[in-house]
Amino acid sequence: MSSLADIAAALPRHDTDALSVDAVQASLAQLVAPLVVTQRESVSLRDALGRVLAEDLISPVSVPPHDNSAMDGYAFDGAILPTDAPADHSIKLRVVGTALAGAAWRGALVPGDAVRIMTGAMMPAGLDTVIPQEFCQVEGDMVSFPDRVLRRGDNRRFAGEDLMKGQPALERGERLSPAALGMVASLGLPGVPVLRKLRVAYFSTGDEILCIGEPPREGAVYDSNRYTVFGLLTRLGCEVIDLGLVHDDPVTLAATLKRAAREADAIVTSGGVSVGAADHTRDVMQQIGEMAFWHVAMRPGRPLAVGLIPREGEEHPGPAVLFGLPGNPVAVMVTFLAFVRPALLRMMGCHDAASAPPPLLRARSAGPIRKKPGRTEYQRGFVKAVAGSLPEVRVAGNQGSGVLSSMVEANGLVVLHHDQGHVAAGEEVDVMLFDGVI
Ligand SMILES: Nc1nc2c(c(=O)[nH]1)N[C@H]1C(S)=C(S)[C@@H](COP(=O)(O)OP(=O)(O)OC[C@H]3O[C@@H](n4cnc5c(N)ncnc54)[C@H](O)[C@@H]3O)O[C@H]1N2
Ligand code: MOO
Repeated sequence: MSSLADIAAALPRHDTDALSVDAVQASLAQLVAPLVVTQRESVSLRDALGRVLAEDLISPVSVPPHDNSAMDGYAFDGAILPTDAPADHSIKLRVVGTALAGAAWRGALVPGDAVRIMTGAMMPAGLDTVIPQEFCQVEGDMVSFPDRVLRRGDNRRFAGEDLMKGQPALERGERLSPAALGMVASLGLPGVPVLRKLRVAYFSTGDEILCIGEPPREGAVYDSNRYTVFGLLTRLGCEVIDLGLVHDDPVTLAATLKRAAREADAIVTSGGVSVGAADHTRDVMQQIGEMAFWHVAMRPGRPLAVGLIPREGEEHPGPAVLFGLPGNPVAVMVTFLAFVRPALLRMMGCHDAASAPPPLLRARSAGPIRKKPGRTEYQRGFVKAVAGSLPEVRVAGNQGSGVLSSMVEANGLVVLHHDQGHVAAGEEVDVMLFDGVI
């Protein structure tokens, strides 16, 4: 006798009318264009985190500005070291001075001299090698060390080895990370030119949705999506415009979408994109704008609808992009990660590498996972490191697309690709880690 799962698996695939995730990602890259490349401002470094660089940054100086020591030790002329196999001899040099970081040491040197040197101190002229002090024996003004522990040029950092004066340090379209802020600071620059923030309006829809502060009501749930979307957009560095909650009424919905298109470059809504009697988002999108696509072969997130809403006013070069996300809270997050995030990064002016979907890691699945070929499935999971092996991922218990608790618990999504079938315990899978992404 067949199990219920077997009967369900034998049913005709209901996703034949849906686009694949890959197709949607490709068509979104066509649909959205960098909107704000000509609108720039200058911001101080502390305000530049997460902003998008408006032009290539050329190094006005070399970093480091001078050859310097990578270790505390003794600088000497490495020409005295054996060029082929070290003979395990002891090298003995006279210490004739001390080079501290922050000032040049300019004493006179003769062959056989060494200079005590600190990390970051300029290399004295004519010296090219540093022996770390832990290898040395010091007696009076003499230092000795075995010749086998280093080669000529060791522990010397070259001027410009990080950044060379006149060379591009950062590319236009770079989203400024903490490392990039440090790099700009290392050039002595107090600020950077960045593109203006992308403005994104968002609202929730649904008569059953309650705003925080309203008393509980039978059949109603509190609006969680607006807070998740706020968090996702804010992390991305967008200027967010909260348009609240819109009830299931096409007239109010149309008015709110028009207002959103006047005020923002992109619009993110949740709910009302499925086939229910009160699902108006797609109809209204088609009335006042155009729908690019609806239905993606994915789970969760299948009813995602994307379209364009015309914008009034001369300052607006094109229509606003409307991302009509499904109402289920996890479907909101998954569709945001898979499609909205890369599209918004592109609109923000990020270069291709910075607007690509998050990279996938390989991990070993701790248990079996059921998966239907013909759609991409995203399962919440917890990835942990395993010594000497691939990381392991364990999928979270309740994968319902309304269940946020397992999303909170998860540190990544297992991505089960379009053509993939069931996964056996121990099999390798792709995982998208949340760290730094959401
Ligand atoms: N007959 C079918 N029914 C459904 C289908 C289908 O293909 N055929 N698709 C299902 C899938 S998949 C999803 S996802 C949902 C999406 O529907 P909607 O986008 O129309 O969303 P709603 O019906 O408005 O809400 C769905 C669900 O999410 C809750 N919700 C909505 N907004 C919020 C919010 N702001 N905060 C918290 N929770 C929210 C809502 O109460 C519903 O429970 O449709 C399936 N149905
Ligand atoms: O796939 Mo729907 O997107 O949440 O269940």
